[in-house]
Amino acid sequence: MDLKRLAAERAVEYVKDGMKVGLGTGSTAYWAIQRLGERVKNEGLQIETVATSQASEDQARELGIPLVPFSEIGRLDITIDGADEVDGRLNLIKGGGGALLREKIVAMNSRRLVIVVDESKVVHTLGKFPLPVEIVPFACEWTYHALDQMGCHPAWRMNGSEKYKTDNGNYIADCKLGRISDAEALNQKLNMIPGVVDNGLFVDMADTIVVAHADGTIEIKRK
Ligand SMILES: O=C(CO)[C@H](O)[C@H](O)COP(=O)(O)O
Repeated sequence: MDLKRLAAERAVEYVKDGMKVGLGTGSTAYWAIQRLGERVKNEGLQIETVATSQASEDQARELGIPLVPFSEIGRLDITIDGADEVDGRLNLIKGGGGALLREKIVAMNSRRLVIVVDESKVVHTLGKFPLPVEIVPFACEWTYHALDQMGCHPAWRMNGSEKYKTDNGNYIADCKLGRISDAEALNQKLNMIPGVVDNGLFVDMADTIVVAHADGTIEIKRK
């Protein structure tokens, strides 16, 4: 079985009747949303949800999963999302799918953040995966230059010949850092740059990591 699917379906077991649920983004979160859709349809699972991207919102709507406006839902019980890297302290790099800002906002407003990954995402030290930094279009070259000056080795994420645009209308610079020795310090430093909206470091945010291993076993890591 697809390891992403295995991890995602296991995490959906944490969702109970009456919960308010944040829907993640990406090819692993996709399977969590699919499974939630099945449970809503087959078990009559009663949930209210918000999505972290237009793609996940469209998927949920198609499956008949109840979506509620952010202004009405209040604090979430649980969010299930993927990640690009997870370290031993459960810190994350996210944003490979470009939804880092919405994902961070939704995660911050969830009692519990459950991350679903296959074992290839588990690392000793974050940073091999290029760190996405979301940047407002205004004077974006200056913001990019500031990242370059910091030694972040940025590269614009592209969509063909155009800069990739997030659901928020912003750009992403993927930073090839190699090794992030202090994720918390870097997170703060990056977000201090005017023009940076946020970055893909999720420090001390995940409560549970569901890891699917190649032999089909599931490992649950908790804070
Ligand atoms: O952060 C994300 C999207 O912004 C994704 O959760 C992350 O990129 C993992 O993606 P996938 O499950 O497709 O490997």
